[in-house]
Amino acid sequence: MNRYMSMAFELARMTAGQTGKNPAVGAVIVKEGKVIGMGAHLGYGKPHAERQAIASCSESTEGADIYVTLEPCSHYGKTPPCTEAIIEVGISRVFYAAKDLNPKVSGHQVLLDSGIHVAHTPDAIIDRFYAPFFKHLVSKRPNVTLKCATSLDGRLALDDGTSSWITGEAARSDVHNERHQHDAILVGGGTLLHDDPKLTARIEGGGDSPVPVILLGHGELSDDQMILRHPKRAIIYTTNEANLKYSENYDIRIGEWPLDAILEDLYAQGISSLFVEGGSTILTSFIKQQLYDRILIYIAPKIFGESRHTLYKEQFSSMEESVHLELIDVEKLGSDLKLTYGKA
Ligand SMILES: NC(=O)C1=CN([C@@H]2O[C@H](COP(=O)(O)OP(=O)(O)OC[C@H]3O[C@@H](n4cnc5c(N)ncnc54)[C@H](OP(=O)(O)O)[C@@H]3O)[C@@H](O)[C@H]2O)C=CC1
Ligand SMILES: Nc1c(N[C@@H]2O[C@H](COP(=O)(O)O)[C@@H](O)[C@H]2O)[nH]c(=O)[nH]c1=O
Ligand SMILES: [Zn+2]
Repeated sequence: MNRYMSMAFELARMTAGQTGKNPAVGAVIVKEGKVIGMGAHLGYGKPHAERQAIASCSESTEGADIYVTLEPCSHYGKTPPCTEAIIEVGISRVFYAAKDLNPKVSGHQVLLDSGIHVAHTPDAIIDRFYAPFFKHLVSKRPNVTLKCATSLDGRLALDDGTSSWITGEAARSDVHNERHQHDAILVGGGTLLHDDPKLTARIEGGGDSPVPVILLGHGELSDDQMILRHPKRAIIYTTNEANLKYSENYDIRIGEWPLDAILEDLYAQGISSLFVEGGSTILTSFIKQQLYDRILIYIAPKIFGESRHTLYKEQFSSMEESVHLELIDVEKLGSDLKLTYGKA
């Protein structure tokens, strides 16, 4: 990898996890062999890496080169297009590593059309870094993260359903950061009726709450549930027609919906990442049907003893049949552990 691209990638790596639903991107501006500016996308809704790098420049960018880890955007989203900024400040060459697989307008083409030299310089490590971000384009369903908080003996609640709180503050604030990074959050009817969760992303400086999705089954909605106050309109899959009286408040989907059809339906509504927060009946369904990409387990140093609330409620008759995962990361959050798994 070119050393300027390597520097841009370091900026992207250092900001991974803080950009919400956006990809982490780094950019470096070079003129006559000297780095004159650098920048990264520091948070959801904030300026993109290219604009940060341009703003940081110590001298004129006329005739400079820019190295960016991802193809510059050329559409109006939460911020104006980076291609416009690059053209305006007279940068003459653009090198980018990963292709934007879902561009509304090709940034590469827009830059070329304005007479700028553009080079796509792919790199396997950078492609791997962005792979989860683009995975849904191939699978045609949202990227699914299953999450649960458990005791040391793997229980999601006491047998009577009590589960607040299992994990400590640091782990719970990490969960809010994860929620902020997903388009939608899903829980089952058991959880809605027992916990009455808020399902918002409560992080310092705001947080973009994911769309709540409830697999309600036969359960009934009521006027006093917290999701009624959620900033986004919830989507409710239910077999109970009595819930239609809440059609003004929620998108109510009546009928028997298999999980894969639900994922397809959510994807069609523009949801490309889904955070599944339980309970154990729901998590069991997702695991059994292999409809997940990542599993996050937050383990608290508590022992709950006998309880039916486990991560997976069914039995296996052999070791081979059991679910095998790959451990991707281990993190200590206060007195709790965060374990990140992928499929083996
Ligand atoms: N520690 C943790 O991380 C968490 C703990 N919890 C705890 O878990 C408990 C609730 O869990 P649980 O009782 O298992 O309920 P769930 O929240 O898992 O909801 C299960 C219900 O969802 C409905 N449902 C609809 N579609 C599906 C589907 N495809 N697969 C499975 N269920 C579907 C069913 O309703 P029907 O039977 O009517 O058809 C089912 O009974 C609470 O005590 C809560 O506190 C909850 C979340 C996280
Ligand atoms: N008890 C428990 C969790 N429980 C999850 O959080 C939901 C409550 O969300 P909210 O109302 O938005 O705060 C609850 O319904 C369940 O899905 N999560 C954790 O990280 N640690 C915990 O100890
Ligand atoms: Zn941009």
